[in-house]
Amino acid sequence: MTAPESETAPEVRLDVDGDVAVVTIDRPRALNALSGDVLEALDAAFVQITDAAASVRGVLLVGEGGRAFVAGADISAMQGRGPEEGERMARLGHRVAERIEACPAPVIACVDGFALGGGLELALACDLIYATDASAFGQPEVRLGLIPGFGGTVRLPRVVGPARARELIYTGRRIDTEEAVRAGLVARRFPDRDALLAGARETIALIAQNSPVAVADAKHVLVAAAGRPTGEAVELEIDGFMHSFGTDDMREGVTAFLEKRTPGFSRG
Ligand SMILES: CCCCCCCCCCCCC[C@H](O)CC(=O)SCCNC(=O)CCNC(=O)[C@H](O)C(C)(C)COP(=O)(O)OP(=O)(O)OC[C@H]1O[C@@H](n2cnc3c(N)ncnc32)[C@H](O)[C@@H]1OP(=O)(O)O
Repeated sequence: MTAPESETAPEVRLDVDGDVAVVTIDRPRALNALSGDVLEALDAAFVQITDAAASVRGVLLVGEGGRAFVAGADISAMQGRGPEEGERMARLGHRVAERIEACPAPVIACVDGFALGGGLELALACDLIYATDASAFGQPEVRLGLIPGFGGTVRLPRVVGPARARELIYTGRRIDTEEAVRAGLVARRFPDRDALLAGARETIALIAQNSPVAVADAKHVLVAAAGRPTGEAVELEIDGFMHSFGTDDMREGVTAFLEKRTPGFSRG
């Protein structure tokens, strides 16, 4: 499967390889900056993956070129644009983030290089951020006279805490992978791109051993409950638990354990 092509070579590719979908942003000359076309193609790719949920157990989101995951929204497209266009593109970026969060399969942002501005915000919409040691993260929008516009003021505080999020957004400074791991932004670090992609595939292989229904239910609750008051979040978990408690996968999982055998779960 490939995402709809843009006028030139596809700047976003979608490839499905068994349990794994790989979404590649391929605009290396602009360090994979997010243009409107790239955002539209990302939206379409995640719609396709969600529609094919049964076969896909995990998604890798990668940036081509070896220098950047995504270096932000496309600054060259901002000149001469007014607030109305800014709002339209901001909402497009939020739509892409919501598609990623609505994808029943976990999404791993595989960062090799810069993840800045809208690039970090795209990674924050994913379930996990894995990174090479040669990566850098930041929200430098204030250096352009902007604020984060793809959810950075919402998701970054949840991940690194309000104080560190404020410091990063107000200063616009970059942090390296070591500091990003310490901050809780990066879940696992790798020496190079090959190790990063292999590690991400290993994670998906582990996830693929589990019930796809339960994994999707868990993701739905984790996304819906994020940032909610405890009482509301607890009710969302109870609803999700009740749903999982009534599934064929739950019956199979419990029975398999008691019969001391490996469960044969549904295909989602
Ligand atoms: C959605 C797009 C449509 C726009 C319509 C209206 C705007 C609405 C926006 C919606 C909301 C946006 C939300 C988001 O929060 C906002 C942002 O993301 S703002 C951008 C944040 N990112 C940055 O500020 C990083 C900018 N880049 C750099 O600082 C440096 O490039 C670098 C990453 C430190 C690397 O430096 P170098 O190694 O020196 O490399 P170069 O600078 O020479 O870059 C190589 C090449 O890539 C081009 N490029 C790099 N980043 C961007 C970018 N973000 N946009 C466009 N182009 C970029 C750079 O210009 C070079 O090109 P060349 O000069 O070789 O043609």
